[in-house]
Parts: sequence; C-alpha cells; structure tokens
Amino acid sequence: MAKKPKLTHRQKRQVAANRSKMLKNTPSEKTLNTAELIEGRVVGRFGKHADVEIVISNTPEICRCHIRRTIDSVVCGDDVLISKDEHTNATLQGVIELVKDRRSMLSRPDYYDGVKPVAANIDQIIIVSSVLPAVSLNIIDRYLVACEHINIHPLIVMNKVELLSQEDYTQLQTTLKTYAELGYSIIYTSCKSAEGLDDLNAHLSEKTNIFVGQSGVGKSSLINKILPEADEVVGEISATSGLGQHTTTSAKLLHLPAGGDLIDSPGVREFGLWHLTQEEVTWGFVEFRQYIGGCKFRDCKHLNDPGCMIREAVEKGEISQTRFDSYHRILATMEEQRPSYIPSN
Ligand SMILES: Nc1nc2c(ncn2[C@@H]2O[C@H](COP(=O)(O)OP(=O)(O)OP(=O)(O)O)[C@@H](O)[C@H]2O)c(=O)[nH]1
Ligand SMILES: [Zn+2]
Repeated sequence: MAKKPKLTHRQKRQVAANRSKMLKNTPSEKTLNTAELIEGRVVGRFGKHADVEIVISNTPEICRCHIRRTIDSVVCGDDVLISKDEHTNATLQGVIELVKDRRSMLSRPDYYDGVKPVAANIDQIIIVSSVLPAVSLNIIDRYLVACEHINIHPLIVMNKVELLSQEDYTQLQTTLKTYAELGYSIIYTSCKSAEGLDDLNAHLSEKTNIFVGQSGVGKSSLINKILPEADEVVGEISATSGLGQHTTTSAKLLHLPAGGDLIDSPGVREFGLWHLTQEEVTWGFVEFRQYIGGCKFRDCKHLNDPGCMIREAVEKGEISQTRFDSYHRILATMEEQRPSYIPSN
C-alpha cells in the first residue's frame, strides 16, 4: 500500500480547485476522496509530463504523470500529491493534483518569463571550485551571494588538490580560512587521489543537493565518483522555438548510495546574480549584514562614500579586504552579465 497523505484543510481546497477547472462533475472539498491521493516526489520533468516517484509496499516506483492545467509549475524535487490512473496497464500513469509548498526554489533566466523555476526543495548547494587553472575567490563569492539570496546552505568544495605542492596547499588553506570564519564549510577533494570523497559523501547524505561551478572544475568527475552507476546523470531536452535562444532543460533527481539525493542538469548548474539588486548583493555578504543601515547616507554605495560603516569595518580589520574588493567587482560586472532579454531592475 502507498502511504496515505494527511491533507490540510487548505490542501484539500487546492486539490478540489485544481480539479474543478478540468472536470464537469466537480468534486467539492467535502466529497473529494482523499484516500485515492498518493504522496510522491518529482524526479524528472519532460515537456507536459513529470516522472513522480511513489512508494508502494516499500518499493519505489516511477509514475509518469500529467499535470493539472491549473497548476502553475512542477519542477524536479517538488513534493506532490497524485492520483493514479488505473486504466492504463503498460506503464504507471497518473495525474499531479497538488504541488506542496516548497521550502526552497532555484530559477534560471527564461526568454518568456524572466525567470523560470528549475528545481525545488534543495537543501544544499555544492559550490565546486578547483586549484587549476587558478582558484577564483570572486567566483566562489558570486555563488555564495546567490545561495544566501535563495537561502540555501552552501558547501564549498575545492577540487584537484593533488596538483598542489604541500606549501601551496597550506597557503590555500590559510587563504580560505576567511570562509570558515564566516561559517562556510570547505572540503578539499581530488578525483585522482580520492582525498575528501568520503567527507563529501557524508556531507551530502540526508539532503537534496545540487552541484554548481565553472566549466572544467570537475563537477561531472565528482558526481561520477559519488554515483558510479549513473554515468548519464545529465539529461537535457532542447527545443529551438521560432523566437531564437530558448532551451528547455530538464533536471533529474537521483538517489545517492550514501543516502540523500542529487538534482542535476546543465540548467541547474548555471545560476547567476543578474536578477539581484545592489542591496541583495550586499545582503549576500553575510559579514556585511550587521553594518547595513549604519552608514551616514541612506543610499550609501559602500564604496568611497563618507561615513560608510562597511568600509570602516574593513579598515579596522573586521571585514576581509579581499571580500570587500570582490563585492565591488560583482557590482561592477552585474550589468554586463545580465542576459540581453532580461530588463534591468
Ligand atoms: N588533476 C585532476 N583533474 C581532475 C580532477 N577532477 C576532475 N579532473 C579533470 O578535470 C577536467 C574537467 O572535469 P569535469 O568533471 O568534466 O568538469 P565539469 O566541472 O563537469 O565541467 P563541465 O561539464 O564543463 O561543467 C577533466 O579532464 C577531469 O579529468 C582532480 O581531482 N584532479
Ligand atoms: Zn556604506
């Protein structure tokens, strides 16, 4: 037997409303047979369908589902309620009746909508960086700001460390102490020597994770190490519309052997800062927060403005100069990184 969901009053009303737009014989909230609804999780998303994992008699099964037209969006990682269509016997089929409230959401730029949701209910973002060709603290900072903005816990992974001399390794650890002091965890890994891979696995368990980072840092290599069976972890469906650059990227949710899940797709890996305001970028630097609002001028740009509390904190050594410089670099380059079809704030 599948696990029977307990619906809140509001969820019952939502399911009934989602159905009423579709059916002639509208089930009211009172007559709705909630016993037929099954809890599941979206593990794949393709065009008009979604693959939902449900658990029947302790066995996970995939149910290919249609989506009620009144439901705004269904993305990988969504917790849903479905009803099963018993009439088809070939593959399991059903209908998504309700998308439960999301605890987090990842979006990417979209030609039509500005932003488009790609994955939901992510607990942790793995920011992968590598020592080759060079460590870019600025790129790490960009991802950290993005994580802080959507309020998802980041984990910094520094890959390819076997390429470093002992001296350079020690130097790098000293440099990255700033991040540890800010409360961010850092794992040093190597796909070649297997250093840090157990530690990485331990950090991923019991959570829904995604890997982000620049091309070539070793995301696929790391994913293949922690998920050896799934070499085609990345499934992409692209469609070219008449309007030009429009790609539909589907994401997949995969279970990790050590527990926990991984959501992956190229569209999930690239998420940027182009839609953030300056204030949101400032907020993304966690150590700046306590000074925000204290500057002499309300519209302080935290640059060379007189009476800037953040700059004073840098001068007093309370904030790292490198992070402060990084902040300005992010602000200076945000405009040019905005896709041309997205209007500025
Ligand atoms: N020396 C060394 N090379 C590594 C390590 N991990 C990955 N590489 C190499 O780095 C290159 C890029 O690795 P990928 O896993 O494809 O990088 P990616 O981040 O998935 O790149 P994209 O798919 O472009 O986003 C490959 O040649 C890997 O063999 C490592 O720990 N040490
Ligand atoms: Zn200021």
